[in-house]
Amino acid sequence: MAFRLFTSCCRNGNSSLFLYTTKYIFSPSPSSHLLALRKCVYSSLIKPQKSVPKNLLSLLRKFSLSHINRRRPNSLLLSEKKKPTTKASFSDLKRLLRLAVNEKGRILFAIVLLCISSGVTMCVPYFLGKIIDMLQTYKGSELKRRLKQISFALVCIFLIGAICNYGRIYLILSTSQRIIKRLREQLFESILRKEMAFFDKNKTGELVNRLSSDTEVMANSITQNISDGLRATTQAIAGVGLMFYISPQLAFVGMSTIPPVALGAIMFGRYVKRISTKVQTALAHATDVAEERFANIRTVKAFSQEMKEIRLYNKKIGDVLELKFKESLAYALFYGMTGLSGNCIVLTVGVSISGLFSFHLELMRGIGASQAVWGLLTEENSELIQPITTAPTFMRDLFLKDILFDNITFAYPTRPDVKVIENLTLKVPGGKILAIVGSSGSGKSTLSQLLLRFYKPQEGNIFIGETNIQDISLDFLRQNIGSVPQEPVLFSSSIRDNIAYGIEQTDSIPIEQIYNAADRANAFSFIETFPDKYETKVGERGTMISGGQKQRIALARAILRDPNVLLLDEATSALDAASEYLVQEALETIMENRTVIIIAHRLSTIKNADYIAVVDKGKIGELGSYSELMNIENGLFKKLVETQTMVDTDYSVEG
Ligand SMILES: Nc1ncnc2c1ncn2[C@@H]1O[C@H](COP(=O)(O)OP(=O)(O)OP(=O)(O)O)[C@@H](O)[C@H]1O
Repeated sequence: MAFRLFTSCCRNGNSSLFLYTTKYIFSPSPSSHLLALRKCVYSSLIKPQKSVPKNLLSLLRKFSLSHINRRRPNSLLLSEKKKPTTKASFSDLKRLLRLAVNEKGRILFAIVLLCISSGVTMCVPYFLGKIIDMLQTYKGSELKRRLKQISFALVCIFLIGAICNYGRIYLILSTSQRIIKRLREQLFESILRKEMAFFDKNKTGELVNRLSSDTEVMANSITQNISDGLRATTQAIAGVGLMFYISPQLAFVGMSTIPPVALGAIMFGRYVKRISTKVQTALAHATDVAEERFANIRTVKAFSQEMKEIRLYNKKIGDVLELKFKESLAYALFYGMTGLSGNCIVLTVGVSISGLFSFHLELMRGIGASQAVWGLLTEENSELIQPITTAPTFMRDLFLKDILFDNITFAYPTRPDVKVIENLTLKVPGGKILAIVGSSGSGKSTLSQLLLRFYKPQEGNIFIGETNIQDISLDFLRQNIGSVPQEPVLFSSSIRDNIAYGIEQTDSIPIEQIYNAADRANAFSFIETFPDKYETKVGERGTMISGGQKQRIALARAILRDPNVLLLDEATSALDAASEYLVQEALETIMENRTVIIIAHRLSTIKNADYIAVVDKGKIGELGSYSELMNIENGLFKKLVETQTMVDTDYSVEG
C-alpha cells in the first residue's frame, strides 16, 4: 500500500506528499513511521482538492486505515461475518478457540499440571489396593513400618497433586480473566468507533450486556471448560484402557452405550447453543431496561413509575428465567442420560465420559454467546479515528474559511423515508456569527450533526474553504469545531477533568490553562466556592451541579480547545436571569474571531448575530440580518418572533 501511494505521488507530481511518503517508507523507527503517516494525512487536509487528485486522497485514506489496523496485532477483527447466525459451524469454533492463542503458554502449562494432578487422582485406587494388601499380608511392627512408609509416600504425592491443582486452577482462572479483559477492550473499542447511526439502532444496555456477560461466557467456555474437558479426557482414556485390560468383553458391552449418548450430546449441544444465544439476548434486553431506568431515575420517580418499571424489569427477567428453565431442562436430561450410561459402564469411566460430553455442551454455550459479539467486532460501520495531536497553526487556519452546506439532502438512517433536510444550501462566512432559527423539528440540530460528520448526507457536500469535510480526517475536523450542545453532558469525574475532556494529555495540561478557560466561561467564581474547587466531583452526568453551572463548564471545555469554529446549541429552557447573563456574557467573549454557528432560541443572541438563517421544513426559508428579516412582511422570521417562540431575556433588569 505504501509503495502504491509512493508511485501515485510520483505520477501526480505532488512534492509534499511524495516527501512524506518517502519518509514513511524509508524511516527506520516506528515512531517516525507514525509521524510520517500523520504528515501524510495532514497534508491531505491543507491541499485544496484540485492539487490532490481524488484517487490519491482515497489511497491515502486506505493507507491510514491499513496502518491503524496494523496497530492491533491481536485484533479480533478477523471474521467477515456480517450478522450473527444461529447455525453452528467449524469456523465459529475456530474463531472462539483463536481467543486462547495468545495464552497458549499458560494453557499448556496448566495442561501439564492437570496431567500430573489427574495422575495423582488416578493413583489413589492403586494405593488403596496396596494398603488393603498390606493389611492382609503383614502384622505388628512390620505392618506399622510399611504403613508409615506408604502414608509418607501418599502424603508427598497428594501434596504434589494439590500444588499442581492449585497452579492449574490459578492459571486457568487468571487466563480466563486475561481473555475477558482483551475481549472487552477490543469490543469496547469496536463499539466506540461505530458511526452514530449504529447507536441510533442499538440500545445502550444491550451493548453493556454484550461487554459484561457475553464476553465472560465466551472466555469461560475456552478456559475453565477446556481444563475440565481435558481432565475428563485423560480420565476417560485411562479408565477405558483399564477396563479393556481387565476384561475386553465386558468393556465392549459397557462401551456400547457410548454412541447413542454421543449422538444425544451433539443434538443437545446444538440446542444449548441456540438457547444460549437467546438467553444472552434476553439478558441484554433486561440490562437495557435497568440501565435506562437508572440513568433516568429522576423522571421515573417524578412520575411515580417505580412499580411499573419494576414490573417491566421483572417481565424481562422472567423471559430470561423461562429460557434458563429450558436450558436447565436440557442439562438435566443430558446429565440423566450420561449418568445412566455411566452406571452401565464402570462408574469412574462413566463420570469421565459424561465430563467429555459436558465439555462439548459448554463449548456450544460459548459459541452461542459469541454470535452477537462477533457481529459487533467487525469494521462495518466504523469510523476511522486517529489519536488526537495538535495540528500546526497553518492547518488550523483552514477552519477560518467559509463553511458551505452545498445542496444537502439528508434522512436519518433509522428513518430513511423521511427527508429531514432537502436541497439545502447555506453559506456561513468565515469569522462571522450565523444564528440558525426555526420551529422545533425543522432540522437545525441536524445541520450541526452533519458538520461534525456524525452522519453523511445522502446528497450534496459540506465544504470548509474549498475542502470537502469528507476529505478531512475525523479527529482533525472535530478537534477544530468546538461544540456546546443544548444539554451539555458532563462525566462523573472532577470539574477539572470535565473541562479538560477533549484534550489528549489531560494530566499534563497546565492548571493555569484550565483556570483561564473557566474564567473566560464565567465559571471561575462558582468553582472557587466549592470546598474541593476544581477537584469537585460533578456526579453522574453532572447531576450534582446546577444547569447553569453545567453549561459554563461545557463552555470552558470548548474554550480550552480553542477551536476556530464554534457550534452552539442554545438551551430552549431559560436559566435564571443571573445564570443566563453569565452564560451570555461568556458566549459573547468567546465568539470573537471565530466562525460561530448558533442554534438560537434567545432574541438577544439573534440580535447579536451577523446573519440569521431561518430553517423551514429542511430548507433555508430566509437569510439576512435581524433588521432585514424583520422588514419582510409576513416573513417566517417575523412570525417566529411575533409568536414568542424565542426566549426574550432582558438582563438590564436582574443582571
Ligand atoms: N437520531 C435521529 N434519528 C431519527 N430521526 C431524528 C434523529 N434526530 C432527529 N430526528 C428527527 O429529525 C427532525 C429534525 O430534528 P432536529 O433535531 O434537527 O430539529 P431541531 O430543529 O433542532 O429541533 P429543536 O429546536 O426542537 O431542537 C425531527 O423530526 C426529529 O424527530
